[in-house]
Amino acid sequence: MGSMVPFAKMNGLGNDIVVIDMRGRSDVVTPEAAIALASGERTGFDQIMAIHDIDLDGVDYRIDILNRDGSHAQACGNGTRCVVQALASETGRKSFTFRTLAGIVTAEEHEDGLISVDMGVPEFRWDRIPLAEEFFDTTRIELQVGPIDAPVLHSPSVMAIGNPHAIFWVKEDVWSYDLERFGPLLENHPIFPERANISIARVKDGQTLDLRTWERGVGLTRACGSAACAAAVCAARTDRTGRRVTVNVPGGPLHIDWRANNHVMMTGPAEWEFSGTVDPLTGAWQADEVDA
Ligand SMILES: N[C@H](CCC[C@H](N)C(=O)O)C(=O)O
Repeated sequence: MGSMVPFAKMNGLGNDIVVIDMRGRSDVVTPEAAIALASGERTGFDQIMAIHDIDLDGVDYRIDILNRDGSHAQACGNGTRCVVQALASETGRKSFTFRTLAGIVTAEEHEDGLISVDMGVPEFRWDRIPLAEEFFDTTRIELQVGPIDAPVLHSPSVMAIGNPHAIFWVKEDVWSYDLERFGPLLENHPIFPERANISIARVKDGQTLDLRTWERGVGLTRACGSAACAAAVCAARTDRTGRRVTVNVPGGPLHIDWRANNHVMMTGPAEWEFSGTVDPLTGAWQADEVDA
């Protein structure tokens, strides 16, 4: 274990995040390391956010995002808030610009400790989400699970906000649907050539949604920031709500604002749990002494 780097176990509304500091190095966190860390009791995570140096004007860092299964994600809203909190406490700075696979992301910590992330602009075109078949109208596509004449979930709204998302609108309590059973089928459905994050959403009122998400490459999570953005945007796009909504995910509320300039702002908390060092090649790790 000659090559340890610092990490922090954090969470964003219960979305389990491991922030790994890869600055000053040219190697990467391997999928094998991710899978090993994911199976650990204290290091079990939904996403790894690996902070890398970048040589690009106006951009502070590149963030490499890995899911539990070692696959890469384009964006992670909750993880981005964790990265901002970690960097803000290190540097005293309040705002940061990152590059991810989804493009340039800016984020800012407020006086009250909450953090806003500009998640970019939504993508509704079928071939950009992507879907495997042409759908002109992505506000509701043909897709269902359950009995053919009485589907349990059907006609999701689909879009990408970096990541691909499908939002199934439901009438009953979001906890009354067996997302653990339907999630894997829908995540891997052939209509989604790059798989997709699968959510069920219930409109409470014109400013409030309840949401549960089965994340691509992860499974059920307590929060998914990009899914909250996708649900809010799709709700506004289909006149179910206004453009500023509170999205209640299992871990708590996220505030989403689909601004007039088409950018989606997500605001919520981040929480530090413990720190340690990890080998980015193998995932072997140890907690810092103070936590041991
Ligand atoms: N938890 C993340 C999203 C993870 C998406 C990832 N599961 C994928 O698209 O592969 C969030 O807060 O935005």
